[in-house]
Amino acid sequence: MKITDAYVIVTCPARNFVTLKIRTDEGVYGIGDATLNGRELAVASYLTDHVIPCLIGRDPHDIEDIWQYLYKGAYWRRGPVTMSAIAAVDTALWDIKAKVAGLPLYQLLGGKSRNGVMVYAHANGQTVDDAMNQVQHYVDQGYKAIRIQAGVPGLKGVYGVAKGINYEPATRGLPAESAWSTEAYLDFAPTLFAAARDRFGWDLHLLHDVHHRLTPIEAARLGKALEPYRLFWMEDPTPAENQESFRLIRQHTTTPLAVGEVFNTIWDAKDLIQNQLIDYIRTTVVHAGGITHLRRIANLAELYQIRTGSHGATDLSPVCMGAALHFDLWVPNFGIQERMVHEDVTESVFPHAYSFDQGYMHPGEAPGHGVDIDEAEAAKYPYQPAYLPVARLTDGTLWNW
Ligand SMILES: O=C(O)[C@@H](O)[C@@H](O)[C@H](O)[C@H](O)CO
Ligand SMILES: [Mg+2]
Repeated sequence: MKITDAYVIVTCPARNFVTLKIRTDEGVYGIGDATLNGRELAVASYLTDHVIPCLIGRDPHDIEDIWQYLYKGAYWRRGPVTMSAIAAVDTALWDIKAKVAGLPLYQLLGGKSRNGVMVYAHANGQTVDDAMNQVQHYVDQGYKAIRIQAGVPGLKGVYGVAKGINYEPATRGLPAESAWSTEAYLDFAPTLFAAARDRFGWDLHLLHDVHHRLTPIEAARLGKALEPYRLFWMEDPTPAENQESFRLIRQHTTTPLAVGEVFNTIWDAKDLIQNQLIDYIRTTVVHAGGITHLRRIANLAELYQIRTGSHGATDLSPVCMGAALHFDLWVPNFGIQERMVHEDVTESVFPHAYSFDQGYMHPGEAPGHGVDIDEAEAAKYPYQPAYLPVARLTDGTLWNW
């Protein structure tokens, strides 16, 4: 079997997505997500100009060799652009291999380890009441786990609070700027979860995303303050380039820690995992080198009783969600899967086999990862420049968003 051609499809239904399609001499094709929010065209170019020429003529079944070739052969290793490009190739090749075998991808990984994939929804609101009403909305849909984010009194436009129905952090044009006050946030956040436990009781898993905005000791303080509300996890409490900094959080609180959606290789998480400084690893298919590398990360995490909790925001395409659900159904140390519902227009571009029922998802039984791209639909939505926001402290200091 030979790769005959491959090309990148950039489309913007509701938001930008980058998709790689690899075609073979036996008529079977595979697709992979290559979307990197705010840097989409960098990955599209990396694929088109530097990767695709190296793929033509190769056997698509040689997934590991192609992965090693693209990782080591680049010389300049790691990084979100490189690893998203490699991820897209890897995902497309696993799609091809499973289609040729006539099996859903999870069967090739080792079969199912559970009946369904527990997912968590995003509830948010400008006020506590607005957020609680959204929690109720998702409880009514049968979710067992819900992330809660809310506006911080005195601040405008903080992370995680949607302007419309669905939260989309990237805005058209150049990056928006939002103000941040750690003091206001630390005083407010525990009240949000006190309200949630008061209204919804204790059977519901509650999650929260700090989104990199605290220093380690501030994160330790928040972790302690949230302990009475028994969170499923506190996510991205502090920027994780310095993995050692999590030791300072760990020694002060039993609130479970989740990190890794911005990680792109095992090296970003190795020390966190080996020192058990986290409880969930958030790496996902599209940004961490695809199924092949994500499996390595999960296998290392399993040795230290750390579970997966893959990123699944709507700026990851349905192709990533489909592949992730196959991974989630198989991976022995599964924790939870993030699920934000894509807009209907996005779903029209990416028909898929996966489904949701009462808080759980299933990838479906279609051969491959079960997601396709309707290229005619995709062509209706040309790329629209959009960027993630930046945050500044109230004195103007550029801060972590
Ligand atoms: O946990 C999450 O879903 C967030 O961290 C994301 O919304 C993140 O801000 C976006 O994926 C960035 O593009
Ligand atoms: Mg996050």
